[in-house]
Amino acid sequence: MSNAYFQVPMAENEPVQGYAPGSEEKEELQAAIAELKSNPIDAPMVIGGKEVRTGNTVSMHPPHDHAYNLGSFHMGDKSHVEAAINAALTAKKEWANTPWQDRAAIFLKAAELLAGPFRARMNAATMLCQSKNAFQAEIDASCELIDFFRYNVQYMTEVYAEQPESAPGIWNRLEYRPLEGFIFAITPFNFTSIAANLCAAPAMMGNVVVWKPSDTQIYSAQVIMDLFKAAGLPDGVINMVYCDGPAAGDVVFNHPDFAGLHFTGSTAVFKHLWKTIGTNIDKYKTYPRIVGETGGKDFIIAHKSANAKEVATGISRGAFEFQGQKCSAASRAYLPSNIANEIIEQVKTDVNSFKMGNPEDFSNFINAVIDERSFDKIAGFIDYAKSSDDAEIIAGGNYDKSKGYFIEPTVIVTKNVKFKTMCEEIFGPVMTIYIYDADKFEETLEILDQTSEYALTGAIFSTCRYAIGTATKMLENCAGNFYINDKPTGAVVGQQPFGGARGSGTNDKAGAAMNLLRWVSARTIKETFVPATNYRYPFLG
Ligand SMILES: NC(=O)c1ccc[n+]([C@@H]2O[C@H](COP(=O)([O-])OP(=O)(O)OC[C@H]3O[C@@H](n4cnc5c(N)ncnc54)[C@H](O)[C@@H]3O)[C@@H](O)[C@H]2O)c1
Ligand SMILES: N[C@@H](CCC=O)C(=O)O
Repeated sequence: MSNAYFQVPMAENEPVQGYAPGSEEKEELQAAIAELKSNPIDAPMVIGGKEVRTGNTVSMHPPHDHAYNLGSFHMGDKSHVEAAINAALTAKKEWANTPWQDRAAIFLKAAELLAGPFRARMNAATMLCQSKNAFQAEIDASCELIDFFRYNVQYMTEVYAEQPESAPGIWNRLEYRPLEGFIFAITPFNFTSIAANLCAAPAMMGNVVVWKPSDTQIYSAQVIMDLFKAAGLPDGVINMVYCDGPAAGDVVFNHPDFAGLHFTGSTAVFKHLWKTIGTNIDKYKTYPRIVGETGGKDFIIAHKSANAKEVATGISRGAFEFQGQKCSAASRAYLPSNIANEIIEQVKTDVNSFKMGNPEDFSNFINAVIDERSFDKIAGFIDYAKSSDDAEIIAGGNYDKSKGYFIEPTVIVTKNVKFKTMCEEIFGPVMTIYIYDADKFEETLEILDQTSEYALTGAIFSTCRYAIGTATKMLENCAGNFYINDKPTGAVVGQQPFGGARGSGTNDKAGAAMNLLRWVSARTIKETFVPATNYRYPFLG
């Protein structure tokens, strides 16, 4: 036990490495890819620190080369979810009583390991598993995750420092204990950092976790578990199971010790889980915390005063980086008639210059989408546009899954402001543009506000301060992350806390103190130094 107030190192964003030709980091990354490819893995679940293999194996393949075998994972069932809950509850007593500075040290160590010896392997696994190019892997699997660890440690101390006032003669205190029970983390395929953070944030606050990653992210999830172990996270604090989602849910959501859900994924799945928890509410010891970040239909609107080149670049990067598989990816744009053609011509030039292919070739800007299900769904949207009189495809529009799940970045121009692809989340490299009468800016903002169930990210491009002010006010419910003269993607931990409202989630802002607050239960303690010895009020005499 230490009698001191510790100050944690001031968090700073991890610098993004460039991977330029001939750079040391590029050579390390290529060596890590080669090393991973020469050693197909046999991925176990991790329950109570033990590797669990069932023999029921599922093979894993890079999305850009589905004939290539990366290894396989061992599929579990309900019994493994039960075992993971038991392991978590067993680990809980000691972990919940571990001093905060020891918990902080583990996650700060994880950050340093990832910035150093784990970096190339984590990026390489993310490139092979999720078909990210080197830059996209670097900003996700390394930088964003390092930032999550470092900033959350700092935010944790800020949460604990928040204390009430005390009147003379008494001392009021707030203590922030972990939730009573275990946390269930359900994570998406698209960000390695999000998967790790959904487990790490509650664990940092003293909770124990059962983690179910997406099947298509298991290859990089293995490296996350190795990182936690190397950082010294005790066995049982985070338990990773591979199990069919509904089967896992059936065990977890019927368990009396279920204390919280930390979810990122689609809106439909989250709503289903919320309903299940609501139905089972009488079964739990405590009201479960429900935190979910979900889908988006993210927009760019340009005002007639905007700079066309800036808007075009916002579209090209905002819509197509990582094949549009970011919850924040721009997928609808409202362009004013006076500069629409100029913007569209620039976007077409950009898109036609994109190189698409295997991320191991560092000159490829576009890679594959995650799996066949996703490929077919995105192709369905493109086919719908092809067959519609309301829409014209002006760039891309082709797709091919013979070797990998490749979809050309596709730009649709529609005459129907409520066209299907202006309203529904596609989660792929498809951008739909609507050209509005440049003098109907406010009317268009109103339509934009009413077009989608989501409110995740959005951007206004304008050189007119009044137009920026109008859009910022009129669109205040449309986006949890709003950008002025920038693409609506690429939020950085510590700089743009991330999360959306409406159908996009509970807006608890990943990588912020307000998210950490969801994983603690506060107890107020009042201590009176000299207790009263007489019940009478003064006026009673
Ligand atoms: N708002 C954000 O911060 C954010 C970030 C990343 C991704 N997303 C969203 O995630 C989605 C893409 O990710 P995805 O395809 O992995 O999402 P998904 O909803 O298909 O899957 C997410 C997770 O839920 C699990 N799951 C599915 N059905 C389940 C059930 N009935 N019970 C329990 N678990 C179940 C999946 O196996 C996976 O682990 C998009 O909608 C995207 O917008 C949002
Ligand atoms: N930090 C990311 C979150 C993306 C979610 O899929 C971004 O803003 O691009």
